[in-house]
Amino acid sequence: MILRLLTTLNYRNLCDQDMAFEQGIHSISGLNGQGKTNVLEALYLVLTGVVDAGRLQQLVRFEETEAYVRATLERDEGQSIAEVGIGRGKRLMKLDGVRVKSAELLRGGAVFIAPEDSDIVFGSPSVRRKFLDDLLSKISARYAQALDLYQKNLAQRNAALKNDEQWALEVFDAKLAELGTLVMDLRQRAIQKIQKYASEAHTRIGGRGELGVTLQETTSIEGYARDFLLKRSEEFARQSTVIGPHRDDLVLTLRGQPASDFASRGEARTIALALRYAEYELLFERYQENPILLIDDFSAELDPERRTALIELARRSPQALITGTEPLPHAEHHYRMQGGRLERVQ
Ligand SMILES: Nc1ncnc2c1ncn2[C@@H]1O[C@H](COP(=O)(O)OP(=O)(O)OP(=O)(O)O)[C@@H](O)[C@H]1O
Repeated sequence: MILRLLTTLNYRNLCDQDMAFEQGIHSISGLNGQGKTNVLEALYLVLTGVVDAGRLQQLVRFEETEAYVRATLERDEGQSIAEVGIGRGKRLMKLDGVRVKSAELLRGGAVFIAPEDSDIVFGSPSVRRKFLDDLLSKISARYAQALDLYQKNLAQRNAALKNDEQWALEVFDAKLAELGTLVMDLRQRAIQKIQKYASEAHTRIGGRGELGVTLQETTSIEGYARDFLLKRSEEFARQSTVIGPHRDDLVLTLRGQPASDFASRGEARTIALALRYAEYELLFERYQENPILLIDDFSAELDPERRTALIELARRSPQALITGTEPLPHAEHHYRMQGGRLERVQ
């Protein structure tokens, strides 16, 4: 998939404009606060529909009420147009003129890489679970549905624990164990591929030492029902469900040690890049279409050796948009962002 044209209206600080792109690596450079991230974010939104619901209205330019983004894409089967309209905290998505729900979007359309990805390494288990859940929800509608139902059932079970409704637990236990088992099973299958792709990419970006990616689970598929019974009194005391995929962690190790405790900032960024590359490969495997690669603030925390390796890896994708305060050497196309206007540099 290749992005040919990106059009925005009233989107954050971006000037209303048509931005043309080609194959290859695009360098988008500019001073701080000019709108570089906003371009990548607008494209990611129109392709994948992914945005925190609470942040939607922030995307509309100050003093306006509605915003609009359109991407004109070249795909194997011909031209495709993805559109998103935002207003009153809601969004309306269209693909080739037809209104679509988020499950029908180009979920494998783009991979977004940002310096904040280091939070996957240093942040709480919930950040790592989010990485895993977002990725698996993109590649499996079954996973997205099971996770959604699991979370709804979990909230009901926690309410029953809080209200001391012992009688309700048996119903919730069975349902939660069934959904939790499905989520765990799909995670276990995906983790092997993530480990393989991430450790390969880690070596290629110049990461030193073996990267380990495993799941730390609070129960097992076989022992789920038994563990619910064993934890009964603890759960009533805490008034919440203490076992299940909502408490599991994605454990990252570097040279056999927990990366969250021992990795340097640069090493953490390299690990996060490797995980994003695993995401890229899994999306490609699932949709048989190359995602567009969006790399924000390219040079953050990377030494020159790793930057060169990252560029080499970016060439895996037919199209990459990469931002930074300085122009990126070796990029095929150069753009400058100033005051929300993107201009091509010859
Ligand atoms: N809804 C909005 N309306 C108008 N301007 C906005 C809106 N939301 C954010 N902005 C502004 O957009 C500007 C550009 O932000 P962006 O994050 O894209 O900059 P950047 O070029 O990536 O900068 P940096 O190099 O610092 O990361 C910021 O000054 C921000 O205040």
